[in-house]
Amino acid sequence: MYDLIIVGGGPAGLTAGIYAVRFGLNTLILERSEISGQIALADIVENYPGFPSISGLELMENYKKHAQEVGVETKITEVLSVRTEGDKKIVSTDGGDLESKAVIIATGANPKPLNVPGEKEFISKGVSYCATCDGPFFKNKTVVIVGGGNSAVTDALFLSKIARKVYLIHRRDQLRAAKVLKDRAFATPNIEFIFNTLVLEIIGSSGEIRRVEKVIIKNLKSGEQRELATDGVFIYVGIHPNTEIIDVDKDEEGFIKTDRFLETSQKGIYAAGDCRDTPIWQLVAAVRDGALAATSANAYIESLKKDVT
Ligand SMILES: Cc1cc2nc3c(=O)[nH]c(=O)nc-3n(C[C@H](O)[C@H](O)[C@H](O)COP(=O)(O)OP(=O)(O)OC[C@H]3O[C@@H](n4cnc5c(N)ncnc54)[C@H](O)[C@@H]3O)c2cc1C
Repeated sequence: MYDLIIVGGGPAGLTAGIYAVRFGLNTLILERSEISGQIALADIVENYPGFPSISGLELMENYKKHAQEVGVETKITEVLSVRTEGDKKIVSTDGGDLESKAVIIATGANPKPLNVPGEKEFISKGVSYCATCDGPFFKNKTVVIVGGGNSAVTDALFLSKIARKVYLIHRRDQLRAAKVLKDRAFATPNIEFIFNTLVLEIIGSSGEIRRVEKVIIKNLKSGEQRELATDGVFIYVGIHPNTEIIDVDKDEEGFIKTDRFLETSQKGIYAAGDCRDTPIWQLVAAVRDGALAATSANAYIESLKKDVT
């Protein structure tokens, strides 16, 4: 039996693994695709302390190397469910069941795509799901934000301080965001609102250096279609946490609820990173969570020993 199984090999899971091994825990990380997490998709990261500018891939290679050097065991397999049986945790995978004393869920969350032509093609080449990550690349440029909720409006305000012009495109006739955010956005001169409108396609250059150049939009009331020139497209149509594998308390969107030690509603099961109800989906928050969840799991495993004596 493992002391600790960590589900997810992104920044939260790898940090938890490094801490757990240093606590002397027999630890296994299970990852369904590649040990790296979604930051590997980022062209450049500029907000991770100690690295003024580093590619997402290189940063993840560093994490991976560090985890390997301290002796974290990893396995590529999909976790199907996690449950408690007495003092044991049963982690069911596509290769069979595994047992551990504690589990950390670090499965991340994925932005919901717009599902329009050009979106996938131009990710990190003008298409982004995170203004705090990629906004500074659009200094004095024009950007489009798609969405009408709190995230869309918060990031429109953030981008309005960097970009020359921000278009906020929403399919409804009014924003869903909180009043205080809406009031601020309406009072910001370089934010222009385009309501009742869908983005149909994202179009960019086709040369060696590919960049977004424009979007095709459609007014749902008039049916009119037109092109809008832009350097970037920030998409905020929702975020989906990968939390179906566990039956614990979650918020209405499926993010796992935890206490301040990151324990879920099942004792000995912790959640870290983007999959929990965190207000910030960023690397620094994920690695902080990984460290805290491993520390809490270690204290829980220690308490099991005391219960036996
Ligand atoms: C394009 C892009 C650019 C970004 N740029 C920045 C930036 O500049 N700065 C910044 O701070 N943040 C940035 N972010 C956000 C950052 O990547 C995330 O906040 C961070 O990766 C969250 O880490 P995590 O470990 O919680 O989740 P993830 O990185 O999502 O890792 C979760 C892992 O769990 C695995 N997994 C999920 N379900 C299962 C399962 N059932 N079984 C096994 N494995 C499973 C997934 O495959 C994944 O590898 C960016 C994100 C993207 C997409």
